[in-house]
Amino acid sequence: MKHETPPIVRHSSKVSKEDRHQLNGHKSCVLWFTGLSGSGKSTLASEVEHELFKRHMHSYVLDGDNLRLGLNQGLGFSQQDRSENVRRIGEAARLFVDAGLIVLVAAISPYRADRERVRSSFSEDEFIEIYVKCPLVECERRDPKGLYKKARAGKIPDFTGISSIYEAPVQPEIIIASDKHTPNESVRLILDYLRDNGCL
Ligand SMILES: Nc1ncnc2c1ncn2[C@@H]1O[C@H](COP(=O)(O)OS(=O)(=O)O)[C@@H](OP(=O)(O)O)[C@H]1O
Ligand SMILES: Nc1ncnc2c1ncn2[C@@H]1O[C@H](COP(=O)(O)OP(=O)(O)O)[C@@H](O)[C@H]1O
Repeated sequence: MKHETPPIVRHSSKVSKEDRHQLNGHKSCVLWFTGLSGSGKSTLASEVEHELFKRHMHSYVLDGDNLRLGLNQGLGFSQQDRSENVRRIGEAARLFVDAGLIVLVAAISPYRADRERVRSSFSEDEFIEIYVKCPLVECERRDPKGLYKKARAGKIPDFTGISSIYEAPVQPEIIIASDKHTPNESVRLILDYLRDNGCL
């Protein structure tokens, strides 16, 4: 017998996103950091979060590495798994934005189509793509977790930049050249963008 898809009806809340913005005193949005491993996504997301916290703003970092220990446990690094990983991170980010937070996502998210799919689930000014641009050679020199060394030795398959592709954003809202700016300068650039665009 063929089973029908169970009917799901969305419940509405008495508290709107706008109510939450008013309570918090700021809008919610997602800052989506994309870039190679070692480019500086986690470092910058964490520094920006700290600056927002000091300004009494409600924010939270969703880090690819950390989510793979829980929500995304069991997903690998094939194209299919990375797409599912990014889809779930996008869904989680959407919930947090709905809850009134400034969400900082730090995930390689190497495929343009996956990032665009996430973007399309937000309204236009809610999704801020930040391309943390850093040459592979510099990421490899930093190699903070020793992963490039292992990937070069053939111990990690499908490693981004080595044996798996990274598609750079075409029109990101912000580009951070992390080989040219110090982390402090990069944080300032991001905060300036948020201020100039009415998010702060
Ligand atoms: N094969 C391969 N390729 C790239 N990265 C790898 C791989 N295997 C493990 N790692 C570690 O996993 C982190 C990337 O996870 P993400 O969830 O951000 O990846 S993705 O968005 O699904 O592509 C990545 O974190 P970052 O270095 O912070 O980017 C690595 O620590
Ligand atoms: N200008 C810079 N901006 C960001 N990170 C930098 C910079 N210079 C050196 N680093 C170092 O590079 C490493 C980046 O690692 P991480 O933030 O984990 O990157 P990702 O999350 O993209 O893998 C950190 O050890 C950081 O201290």
